[in-house]
Amino acid sequence: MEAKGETQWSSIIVPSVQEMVEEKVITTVPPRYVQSDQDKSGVTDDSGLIPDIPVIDMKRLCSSAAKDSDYSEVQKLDLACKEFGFFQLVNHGIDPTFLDKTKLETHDLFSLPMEEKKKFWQKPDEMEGFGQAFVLSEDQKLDWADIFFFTMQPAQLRKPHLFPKLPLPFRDTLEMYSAQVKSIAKILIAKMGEALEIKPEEIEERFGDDMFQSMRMNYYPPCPEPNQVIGLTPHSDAVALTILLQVNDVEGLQIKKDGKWVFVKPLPNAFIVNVGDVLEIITNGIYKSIEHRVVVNSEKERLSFATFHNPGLNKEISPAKSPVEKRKKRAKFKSLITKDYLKGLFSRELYGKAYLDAMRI
Ligand SMILES: O=C(O)CCC(=O)C(=O)O
Ligand SMILES: [Fe+2]
Repeated sequence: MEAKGETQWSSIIVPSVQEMVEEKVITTVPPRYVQSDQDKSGVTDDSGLIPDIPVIDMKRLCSSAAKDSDYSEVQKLDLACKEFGFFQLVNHGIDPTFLDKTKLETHDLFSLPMEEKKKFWQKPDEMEGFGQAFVLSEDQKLDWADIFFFTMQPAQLRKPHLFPKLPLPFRDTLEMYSAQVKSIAKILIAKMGEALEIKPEEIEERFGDDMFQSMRMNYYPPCPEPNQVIGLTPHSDAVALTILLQVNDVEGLQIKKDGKWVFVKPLPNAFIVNVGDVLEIITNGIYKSIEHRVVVNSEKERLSFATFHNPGLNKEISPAKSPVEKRKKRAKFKSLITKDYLKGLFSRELYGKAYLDAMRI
């Protein structure tokens, strides 16, 4: 059993945006949410200006190898991680009916009456539950969203008042979803390792059974002045690998590609997968995490569900030996134990790739 307090991160408690919007008709955005300094425009990847976001076929990936002579799915994955840090995953094997159930029940969670949701609200000095993350001061600008964030794996790190108290059948759904997504993450990371000739032991050492998995459900209410706010601040994910499910079909996610904000158009039943800062560190910068953000609209709510994967809390986050030694390169990033890395992460505001930059040597 891990020592208590290893996941005791915190974020200042803020009002629920969903409640604010549902309680009364608001026509202007309260000052704390005004972030009009950022350009909210975005292009679509079929605009011709930007190459299409890569699509990886999981079935093909599992039966292909890095050394295949033709352009194999592993090589395609490798290129996607080097050039985009971001791809859509199809044929991943999760039953679409089960995915629909997961989406529906995620929506139901945010539709619970406020008295019910309060039981799952963040408490002082904690970050898990409903609320916001990365809020460190009372005058900090806030995102136009509510989140539900919690630790899922290893199971002994779950907060007793959160996951175990969620309504059934959602709890069972999440348990199954967690296991399936974790096994996809493991396969993807193993295939990335194969492409980069990282020894399988080095991958297994970091992403073994103690792999740390957390979940973040995002609810972005409609906003009367969408250009004044941001749904989710530009950031890269400070984890190894994120598997993202778009819960409803409302557009809003944008990635930064060649200096432009590009809308992601999810394929039906696909996952959106992105390389996080921790994989950028482990690959010594060969794979890149990508900045992304969420814009909101005035018409319709938007929901998404991100599952984050990281090495075990007591494992080291550091450049793997193979990419450093084989390529005769120096390590470009510091080494840090995962729990210390996460403690550092949650003690700062979210700001682009600033935390990864702080890890550079
Ligand atoms: O809402 C989305 O599509 C993106 C969510 C996201 O980037 C995150 O939770 O880190
Ligand atoms: Fe993200």
